[in-house]
Amino acid sequence: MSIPAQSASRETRRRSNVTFASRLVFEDIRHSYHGKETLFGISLAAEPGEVLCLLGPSGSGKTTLLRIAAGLEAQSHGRIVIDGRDVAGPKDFLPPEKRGVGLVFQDFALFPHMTVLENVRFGLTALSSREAVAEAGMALERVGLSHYAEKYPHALSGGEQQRVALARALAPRPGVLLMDEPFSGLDSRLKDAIRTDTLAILKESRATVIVVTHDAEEAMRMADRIALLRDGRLVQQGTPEELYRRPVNLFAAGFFSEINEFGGAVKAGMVATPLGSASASGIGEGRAVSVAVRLSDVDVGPAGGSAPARILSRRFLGVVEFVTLAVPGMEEPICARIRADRLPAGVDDVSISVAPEDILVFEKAS
Ligand SMILES: Nc1ncnc2c1ncn2[C@@H]1O[C@H](COP(=O)(O)OP(=O)(O)OP(=O)(O)O)[C@@H](O)[C@H]1O
Repeated sequence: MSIPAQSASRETRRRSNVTFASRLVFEDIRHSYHGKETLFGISLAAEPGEVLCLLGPSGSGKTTLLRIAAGLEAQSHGRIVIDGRDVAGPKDFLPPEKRGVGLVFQDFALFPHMTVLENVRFGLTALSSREAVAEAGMALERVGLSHYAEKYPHALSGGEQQRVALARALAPRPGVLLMDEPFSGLDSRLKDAIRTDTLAILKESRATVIVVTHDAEEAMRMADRIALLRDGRLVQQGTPEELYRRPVNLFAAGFFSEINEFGGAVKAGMVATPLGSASASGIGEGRAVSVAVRLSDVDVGPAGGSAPARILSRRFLGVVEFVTLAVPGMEEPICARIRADRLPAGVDDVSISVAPEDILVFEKAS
């Protein structure tokens, strides 16, 4: 796929001026809307220069947490600390413009009656008019859009508007950039290229970045660290690989990939399943457990696996094939995503196997 405008921007944009990255700490943040609790004590830090993704399903509290960091919403308990200074706490509340944070919203929030350059210089109120224009011009160069300075937002594509919003947020050189679902309004074909460009600009600017997304793959692509939220609580934080490989519970496992899910019980420190046995270390003898196996971790072949299975359905999806299988001893069918050329046409009886480390065992919530 060729995306001339985006790819060209990588060559033509100017390297950014360096921002001094800040450390932003959420300390035991609680919050409620009209008496309904939305955040239940979130403690989390964005380290200088890192991209931290707040990830979670709709309604998990990501946007609220971001708005509290920005100063657009006040918490009912806890503190927001930027570089060791309380910007929101029991005694302090700094307005957004005093926090040294930049904001990029889902809808970009550009002013339609202002030119691109005017939009970008909007937040540069501390500078003289000449300096502000020069600084805004540099920010536009950074995102490769100098040639659009005199145009109005409606004349730009979604991706270009997103870059103007990014230039506007970066122009005052914030220590922390807060982005709320910044790619969700974009055409899905352009999203990848725009995301890659944006990440390059963010890394060059060296600001600390907190990005809200509900898309696990987007978080994996962008984040140095991910904080996974559910129903106003922090479920897990860590690098994308840590969250993918060592999910703390069934929810975390299922959020990053499609899983087969079934029950089991611990016997002599192990859980025996029709797909193989797995360690249940740390879980008490006889306890009921939830078992998860990723669809991509089920190997299906004509023979040579560890359990027999019968194919119930096959769907060709291009590179991969989606297969459902009946496995003796299992009440529900098992699903698998396998390489499309793995199984011969017309085969019914197959053999499946799963590596012991890919059988994920979780204690059932009491
Ligand atoms: N202005 C508001 N008034 C009342 N309740 C609200 C308001 N904004 C959000 N909520 C509620 O607070 C909870 C958290 O919402 P929030 O928007 O922070 O979640 P989110 O994870 O960002 O979700 P989404 O991805 O859908 O934006 C939800 O239950 C939501 O319905």
